[in-house]
Amino acid sequence: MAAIELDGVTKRYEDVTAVSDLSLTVDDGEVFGFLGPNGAGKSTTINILLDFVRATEGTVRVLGHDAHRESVAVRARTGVLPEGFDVYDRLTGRAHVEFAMDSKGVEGDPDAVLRRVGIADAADRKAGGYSKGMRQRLALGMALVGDPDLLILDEPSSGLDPAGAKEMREIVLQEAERGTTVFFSSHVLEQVEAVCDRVGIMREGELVAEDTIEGLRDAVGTESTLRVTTAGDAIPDTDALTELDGVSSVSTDGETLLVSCDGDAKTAVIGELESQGVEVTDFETREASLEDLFLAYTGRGDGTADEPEVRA
Ligand SMILES: Nc1ncnc2c1ncn2[C@@H]1O[C@H](COP(=O)(O)OP(=O)(O)OP(=O)(O)O)[C@@H](O)[C@H]1O
Repeated sequence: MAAIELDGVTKRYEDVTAVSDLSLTVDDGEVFGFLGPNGAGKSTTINILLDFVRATEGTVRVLGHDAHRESVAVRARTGVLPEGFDVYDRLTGRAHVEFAMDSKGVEGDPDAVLRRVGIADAADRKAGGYSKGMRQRLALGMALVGDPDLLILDEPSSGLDPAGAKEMREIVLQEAERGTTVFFSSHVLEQVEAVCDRVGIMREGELVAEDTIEGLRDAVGTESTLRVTTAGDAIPDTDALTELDGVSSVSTDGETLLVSCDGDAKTAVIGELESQGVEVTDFETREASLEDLFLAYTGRGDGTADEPEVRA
């Protein structure tokens, strides 16, 4: 069974289409990273899953239930860490977890939950005095109450220091071991890279990529960009360069040549230019990374990468 099934989901506000024709399936037990820059439509999608926002068009099923008509059944089996979670200043950490247990109608040891998220020492302190990271841990603890089948985490690492972000990833992995489906959003690829089976990348309301991290890596491949600065009158024969083994494309920009090629084709490229009598004054290479790919998809690259320059 799929834990989440979105089919042709669109959410329009008066003058903004927050989500546009989104179809996405997350399998049971999968850890799915939902990525995209600010305003891409991640929170809107999450709110649609939880029926806090109603889709303008499309169908949404969560844990086998219709997200709108059977939202109570969905929420009973779902743990949520909402974006911008606010604590009740005057309640202790333990009281927060007790509150979450009451609302879910489950029994349990609040201190065990607080231990799990690393704030057991602060159980008796008022949450108003908690740091941002402690609040985030508390929110995660509340989401874990009742051993949900689906965990929805909206930007779970925000406010966490590196150690906290690592613990968050460990908890996600432990939950996944238990068979929980985890759907979490982030605008930082590296936070989801370590834990996700698959990622979806949103941009301006549309899903622009959906793949495994492996698949994304394959799309990046071992390609790198070789930037060569030339001088003198000899005009490089770009066709001859393109024919070299491992070279996939060559473009020129004034005296600069941009060559996309395998890492090991660089020497051949420089050699070919020299044999053409082209003077090479400088060259540098840049390895493509997953982050480059993410930036290419989300259009936050160097300003020229509107569309990914990869064969996904
Ligand atoms: N209630 C609303 N009324 C009007 N426009 C809205 C509303 N909620 C969201 N939007 C718009 O929909 C778009 C998507 O917003 P959304 O909050 O889903 O993005 P996001 O990917 O979660 O961003 P962030 O990373 O900043 O949280 C934005 O342009 C936002 O301004």
